[in-house]
Amino acid sequence: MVRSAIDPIRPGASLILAWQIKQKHVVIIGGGFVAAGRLVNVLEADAKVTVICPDNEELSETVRQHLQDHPQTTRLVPREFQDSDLTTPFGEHTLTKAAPVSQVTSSSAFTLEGLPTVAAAATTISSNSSISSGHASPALSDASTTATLESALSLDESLDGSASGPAVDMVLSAIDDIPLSTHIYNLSKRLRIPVNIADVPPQCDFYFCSTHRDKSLQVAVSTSGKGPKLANLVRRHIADHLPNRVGEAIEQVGILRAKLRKMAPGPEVGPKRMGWMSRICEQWRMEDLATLEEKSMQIVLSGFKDNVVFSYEQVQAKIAEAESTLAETEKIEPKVVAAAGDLTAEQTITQVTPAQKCPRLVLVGAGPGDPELLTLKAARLLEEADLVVADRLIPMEVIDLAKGEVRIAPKKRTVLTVEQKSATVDQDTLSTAITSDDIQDQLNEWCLHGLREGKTVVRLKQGDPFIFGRGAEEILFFREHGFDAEVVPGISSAISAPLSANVPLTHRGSSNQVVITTAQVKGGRLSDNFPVYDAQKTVVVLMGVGKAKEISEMMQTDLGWPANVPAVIVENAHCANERAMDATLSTLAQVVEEQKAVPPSVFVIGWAGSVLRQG
Ligand SMILES: C[C@@]1(CC(=O)O)c2cc3[nH]c(cc4nc(cc5[nH]c(cc(n2)[C@H]1CCC(=O)O)[C@@](C)(CC(=O)O)[C@@H]5CCC(=O)O)C(CC(=O)O)=C4CCC(=O)O)c(CCC(=O)O)c3CC(=O)O
Ligand SMILES: NC(=O)C1=CN([C@@H]2O[C@H](COP(=O)(O)OP(=O)(O)OC[C@H]3O[C@@H](n4cnc5c(N)ncnc54)[C@H](O)[C@@H]3O)[C@@H](O)[C@H]2O)C=CC1
Repeated sequence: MVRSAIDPIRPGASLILAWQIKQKHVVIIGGGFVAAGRLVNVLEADAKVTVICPDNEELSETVRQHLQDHPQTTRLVPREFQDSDLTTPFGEHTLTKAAPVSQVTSSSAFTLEGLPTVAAAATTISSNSSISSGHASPALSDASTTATLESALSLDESLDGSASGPAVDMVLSAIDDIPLSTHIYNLSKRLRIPVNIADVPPQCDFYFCSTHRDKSLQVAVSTSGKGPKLANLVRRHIADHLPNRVGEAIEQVGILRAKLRKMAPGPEVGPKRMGWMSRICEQWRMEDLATLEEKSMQIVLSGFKDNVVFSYEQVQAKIAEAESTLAETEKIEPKVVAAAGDLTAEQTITQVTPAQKCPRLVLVGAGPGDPELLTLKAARLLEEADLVVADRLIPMEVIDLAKGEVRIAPKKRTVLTVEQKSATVDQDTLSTAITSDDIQDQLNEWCLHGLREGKTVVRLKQGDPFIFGRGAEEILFFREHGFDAEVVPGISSAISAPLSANVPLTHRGSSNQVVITTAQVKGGRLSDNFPVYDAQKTVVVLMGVGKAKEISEMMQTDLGWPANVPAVIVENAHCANERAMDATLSTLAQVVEEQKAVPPSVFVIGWAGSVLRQG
């Protein structure tokens, strides 16, 4: 016989289920630390709970508090356990004073409170029952136990088939009395009520798990009784490694599923419904699912008809589109001064994009300039983009990867129309001074324009968007205009230029700290936050060429840096025309001048400069 390759059965596990105890009646016996934990567990699962426990100093404050806070769903029966507690429905204990312990003997009948629905059975029980107190437990006789169980069972049978169901759905014993625990266990078994006796695994129909909860997410860890503390540790470990906002994501997915089922209820669409739902869960990040709300859900659901799963970005873009259509009054002015390639400004603007296209904006780090140092994602996005808006200093080899329209930042203080293939513009006719803020405005405007046409726009930035790249500023700007941006990292020249010049930014014994700073702050002034001298510090200075003299003087005079500390100038790092020039802090300005160093250049100042470059 041919056996199919199925997973072998590995016996010895527990069956882990998610018990729906909502509105069901749980009886907890005991009121100490363990009972408090059980009470929280079952209350969170929306059960109705009767706690049987003398109201004395052994009743924990936690239990007391929860009982007080949940008057509708909890009852305290302030006395020791009696057998009838397992046959009394929720809320039907008449809280008569329990018989004094001394009177409760194996032969005395106990007061059976409640049970109006099973009055006949109750009568039988009250005449036959004998065991009521944990303190009587050492005296438990076989005969009395049997009598009790029989009566209980007859009661149980009388309940069987009744519309109201069993009086008690779960028994949790958390008392420090082993014989009584055993009795409670046996009684529960005869009544066919699932039971857990704390600390006595053989007397548990089920064990409690170590659980982590985040809204509707519950992670349960079981070791099947082998290592409860280890279960606790594993649970913490798992909780520490869960995705961000997973609980919220589950809540929102729950709402989305309900809407979907309402929209497409039939069983015949079941497979499509499930497949579509699964794809959303797989394709969206948890934190994006967590942001789903009415508007975005409607957009997501609109894809179901054609079995389309919109991406988070597409949904954001559609919302933005809808909002900008609403705010149509402020008509977009096609104020494009420079167009890329052979396109004229007019051609660029009138390009029609299909109405259903979703705008997408990605800030892409172009790295130091070598196309081989782009991330694969950056290269792919350059190819896919409808519009690439690039910084001016990005080399053509990188720009050339773009298949769509390209717009390049205008040059500072010259003219707006700097475009790589037609750089021979009459400078005199267009001699308006342009600041870096003007340039930024222009770049932003180009991007917005593309987005409003539904394009995939790549904002290509030198280095890394978030290291002196003004990337976050741009994201905030676009957010204000209703577009969320994705960011793709690039290799910052702060990291790559020293490497290319053979200066290890950290090196045991020479450098254990790196300070990356720009030489200039707003307005072109010299930055005043260079670090004081520390022999283990390497300072990477961006945009320093025009400030070499000031940097050198300030670091020596004000910050105590020695004159002879190496200062390496790396120009056009990672490009074909890269130059690395050696100086010391005192000769920095002189070398910059003699060698005619030009931007983009990076200075690397510190003893790390002498590790690999000497000799
Ligand atoms: C069989 C089970 C029956 C049940 O109670 O359901 C049971 C039995 C016993 N526990 C004992 C001891 C400890 N129990 C804990 C803690 C927890 N115990 C829980 C469940 C279970 N405990 C069930 C099995 C679950 C499983 O294995 O997966 C947790 C998960 C859930 C909960 O109780 O809510 C909760 C962690 C909650 C959290 O994550 O925080 C700690 C640690 C601590 O308190 O920090 C210790 C001391 C250290 C240690 O022993 O590991 C002993 C005495 C052993 C002895 O005398 O030596 C017995 C009896 C025996 O083993 O015979
Ligand atoms: N499974 C587990 O994780 C753990 C289990 N345990 C065990 O759980 C049991 C309870 O532990 P704690 O809550 O710390 O105990 P505790 O001693 O603090 O509390 C016992 C509680 O039971 C009540 N009680 C005693 N006899 C009673 C009766 N006949 N009827 C009603 N209530 C009665 C007491 O008034 C008290 O409130 C113990 O047997 C303990 O060994 C303890 C720690 C961990």
